Amino acid sequence: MSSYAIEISALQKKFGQQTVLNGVDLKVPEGKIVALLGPNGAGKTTLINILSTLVAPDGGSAKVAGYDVVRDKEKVKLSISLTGQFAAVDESLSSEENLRMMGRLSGLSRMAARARASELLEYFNLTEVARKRVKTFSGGMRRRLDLALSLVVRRPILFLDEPTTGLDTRSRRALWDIILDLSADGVTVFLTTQYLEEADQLADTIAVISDGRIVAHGTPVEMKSRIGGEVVELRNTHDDVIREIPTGGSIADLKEILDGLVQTAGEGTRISIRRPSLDDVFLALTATEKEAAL
Ligand SMILES: Nc1ncnc2c1ncn2[C@@H]1O[C@H](COP(=O)(O)OP(=O)(O)OP(=O)(O)O)[C@@H](O)[C@H]1O
Repeated sequence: MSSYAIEISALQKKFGQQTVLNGVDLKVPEGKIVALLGPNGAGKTTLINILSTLVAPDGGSAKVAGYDVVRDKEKVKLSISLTGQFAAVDESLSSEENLRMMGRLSGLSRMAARARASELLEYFNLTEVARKRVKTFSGGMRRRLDLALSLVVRRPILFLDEPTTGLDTRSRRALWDIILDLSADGVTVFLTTQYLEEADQLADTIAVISDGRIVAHGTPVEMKSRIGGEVVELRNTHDDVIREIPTGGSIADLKEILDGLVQTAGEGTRISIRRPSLDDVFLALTATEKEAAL
């Protein structure tokens, strides 16, 4: 038995003429949280759909919980939870009823289903509206219920596609805590996110997808150190950042930048020097694609 929960090798996917995945390689150890980052349309959802057997790849291979996503589809499905995809919400029922029903359908006893439902309602701050029909829910409440439904039964691997998009700060933090608890219990979490801060806080490793490939994979600290040096930040008189210049970090590098700025920087421009952030790494790694699009 391999110690990787997810093993992706040379994975390919085309939609018509468009190559979306062009040789994706990635390994995720059991019990770890990996965050997949990439520009819009980079293929994040397509990759999750392939790993969860909803979409067939055109080439390469992917194993989830040791099972091949093409040959052992059913075994893969029994090893994973997926947000909002397998969970069909009945709008005419309350969130509590939906959660209990999901528990019963997944093989929990009546009592266990009830206990799990109230635990999840509490987790996602839905207890007060537990008896209201889902039809009347706001977008954020609906999203929290979708997430709760995907967690009724604990499976070894959890896929979350942009789980915190549209959540308020409190719900986002609550979900982070849940994800960290699950990971501490040995659940492997594969999530996509648009929020670099989320990846930084939560993920053991971050994978960046660009031009159909994984262009970098490492811990948040490793990713930040890839960019090396420091960033020179220029602010105008309103304290808005007007330019960020990556440097190698040496005195000679800084002198060269400052010499250039003496000529060009506007009146009142202030400078500071900071460590690179995940944003800088992301922008540097995906720059070619962005520039090509301009
Ligand atoms: N079923 C499909 N048929 C045709 N094209 C598709 C299909 N699914 C996805 N695509 C295309 O594949 C590309 C990647 O889409 P995908 O949704 O995987 O990207 P993403 O990284 O999740 O993007 P976002 O961050 O915007 O959600 C897009 O150009 C999309 O239009």
